[in-house]
Amino acid sequence: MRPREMPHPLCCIALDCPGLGARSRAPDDPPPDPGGAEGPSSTVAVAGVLCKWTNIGKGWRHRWFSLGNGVLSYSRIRRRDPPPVPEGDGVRLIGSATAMFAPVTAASSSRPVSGCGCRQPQKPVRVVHLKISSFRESKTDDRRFYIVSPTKTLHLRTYSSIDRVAWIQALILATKGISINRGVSFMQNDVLISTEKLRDRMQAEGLDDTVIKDCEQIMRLEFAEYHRQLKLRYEEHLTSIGTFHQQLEEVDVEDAATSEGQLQLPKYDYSSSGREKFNEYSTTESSDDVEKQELDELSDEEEVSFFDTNECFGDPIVTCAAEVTSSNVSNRISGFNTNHCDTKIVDVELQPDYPNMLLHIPRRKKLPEPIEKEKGVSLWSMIKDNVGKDLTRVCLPVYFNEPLSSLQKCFEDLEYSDLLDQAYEYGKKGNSLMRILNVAAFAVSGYSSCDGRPCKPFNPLLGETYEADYPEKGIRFFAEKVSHHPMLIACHCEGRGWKFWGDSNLKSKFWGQSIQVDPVGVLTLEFDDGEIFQWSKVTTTIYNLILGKVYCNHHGTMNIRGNQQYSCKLKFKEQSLLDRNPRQVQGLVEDAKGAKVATLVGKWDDSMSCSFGDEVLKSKSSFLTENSTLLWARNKPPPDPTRYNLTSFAIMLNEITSDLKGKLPPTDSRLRPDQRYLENGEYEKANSEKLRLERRQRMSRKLQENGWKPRWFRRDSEDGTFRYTGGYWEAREQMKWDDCLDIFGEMV
Ligand SMILES: CC(C)CCC[C@@H](C)[C@H]1CC[C@H]2[C@@H]3CC=C4C[C@@H](O)CC[C@]4(C)[C@H]3CC[C@]12C
Repeated sequence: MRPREMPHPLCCIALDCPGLGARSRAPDDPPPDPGGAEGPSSTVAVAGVLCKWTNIGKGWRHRWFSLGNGVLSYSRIRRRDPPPVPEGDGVRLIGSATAMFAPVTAASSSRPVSGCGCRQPQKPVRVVHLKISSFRESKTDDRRFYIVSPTKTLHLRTYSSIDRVAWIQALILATKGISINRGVSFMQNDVLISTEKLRDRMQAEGLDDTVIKDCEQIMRLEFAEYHRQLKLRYEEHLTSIGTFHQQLEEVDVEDAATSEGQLQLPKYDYSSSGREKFNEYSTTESSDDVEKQELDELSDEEEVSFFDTNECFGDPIVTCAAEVTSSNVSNRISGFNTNHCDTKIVDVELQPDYPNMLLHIPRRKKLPEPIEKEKGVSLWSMIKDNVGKDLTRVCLPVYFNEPLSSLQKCFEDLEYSDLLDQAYEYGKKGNSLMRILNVAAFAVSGYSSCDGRPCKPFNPLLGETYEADYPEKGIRFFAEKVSHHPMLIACHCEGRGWKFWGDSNLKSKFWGQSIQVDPVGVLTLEFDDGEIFQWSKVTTTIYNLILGKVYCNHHGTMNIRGNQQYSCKLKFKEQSLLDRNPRQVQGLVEDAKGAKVATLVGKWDDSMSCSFGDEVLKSKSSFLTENSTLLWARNKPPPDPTRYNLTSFAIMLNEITSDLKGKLPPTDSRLRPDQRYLENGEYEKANSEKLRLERRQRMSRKLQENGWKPRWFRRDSEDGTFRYTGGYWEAREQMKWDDCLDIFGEMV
């Protein structure tokens, strides 16, 4: 399927939905198990007739339901056609009424039918993916129950209360089957161990048969215990990362509690408590409320969208955004934590003597107190009605934003710019190895600010700019949104002895519950002595996007290519369920001949260390040794954490400091009204301004088509990247902004 360009409302991301319709595999889905962990025979296969509420006009109607492979499908019943029965060795038919319709001779309650082949399902067959559904019994009618999927609630009735129990059990089993079978085949109880070799050996020793049997039994018990432990770990892990089912419950509760106008900030559960259940099944108070409220709404004609979220976001896309830089100098060294007490700190005498270091601009340490009471809204409640539709048309309210634009977020990558200052100094003193190691640590450090940030940055308007002048860090950063379709941000930063620039285009794939972002574009770092390093960012996956606590992980290989002696390969580990050491980054520095000269190890949200010489050969590169050298450690979190979980550095970025007042161009992100309102906690105003600016933004494509050109960047004719054309800081000196459009003002 060819990617379609489309802006993504969740940020400036365009979505590339791979292979939808063909039910392509999500990245967090395990690969298909050829051995059949998900094959028909490994899942519960159940079928039968149930009454389904259609609408007031038609009331309850018989439908043929079949359950297999974690999917419940149903279709109308025509007596002349036999109903579809799931494929499998043993299909269990539930319900006395089933006998009237079933293709087999007698189908008494819960009677197994063996060897049923799968007939062509009748059309239309609707499908409910149980992994994203929950089940409830009616409290007032012992034959009724509900299947609540993200798109609809199915109201069902069995012929007897016993049948209801059978159906609910089957549904729960099917759901658990999915959770446990998916990709982790060792979780199945059919794992066998053979004691044959042990027995042969003991027999060869002439041991007594009872002793042999005892030994075999001991071995089996030990293995069972091992298996149990493994399963526990796996479940713990699932528990901690949260599952759809638990989250659905949370959302249901939230939905019930959130009536219009009573909005609250998105609630992300930061604790792992209460996540023990894999699927939810309840007889809550709300069940019958749901019933009353929804019975009237449901109509068979309407029920067109029983999709898994994976399938909902139709066409693939491409989008863009950019990334880069930032600063914050001092507590790098003081901020390392006790995990690293064995490690040495790189010598820090290398502080160059810059006059600007004495310049001190007072910067804020916290965000302003919100004017209005915090508001909140569950993302799910915003988009649930749009599942199955084009999510890109859904405009999210401001509650899901943090008060920073993507341009400002780019600057966050430069929080640890002092690593580049050190790299410069090392190189100047002839230590090229320490130079590349510091560059590598810098490339990783930029990711640390993503940790625990649940909100999306504002998508800048075409022509929006952001400047950051940090004389105390010796850096000046500037960024501009240079294209809207595709979304592109270009940036340029100058520091003590180095320049850093790049543009980036985010290619995204939406998988329903997660988004995978692949930044396309090259970042370049050039030292004043001519040494150049280039790299590209790795893939970022944002999980629990729709339900639960949003978090990201970065994975893939980053190649830092140098034009001189060394180059470095950094591997950002893929997240896996049983991983005890997530977020790990491992690296290797090679010289021009390919010899390994140093290794790096650490975590993108914490610190990076390196080892040299013998240590490189000794260590398996994933462990710190006593001779490791600490290169970078993340700064401490702010004393007053913000609602958006911003770092101390990020807190400063949207401030209009005294030296900036009246000097900024009308395009600067700090002047964007909705973002300012959000920062001040004026949510209603923020929302209406956001809507106004989004309307305005829709004209950008036209603007671009009509030959709009970025003001401060031009595409390099050689490599196609956007390069700063210069002149911004000079214009700022004179406050010469005549040719800058009033992009945040009213349209004329
Ligand atoms: C509102 C809810 C639903 C979604 C919140 C999504 C947030 C967490 C997402 C939206 C856009 C994302 C950013 C998009 C692009 C990049 C560039 C990449 O190189 C590092 C990660 C980074 C910086 C992402 C971090 C996570 C991010 C900020």
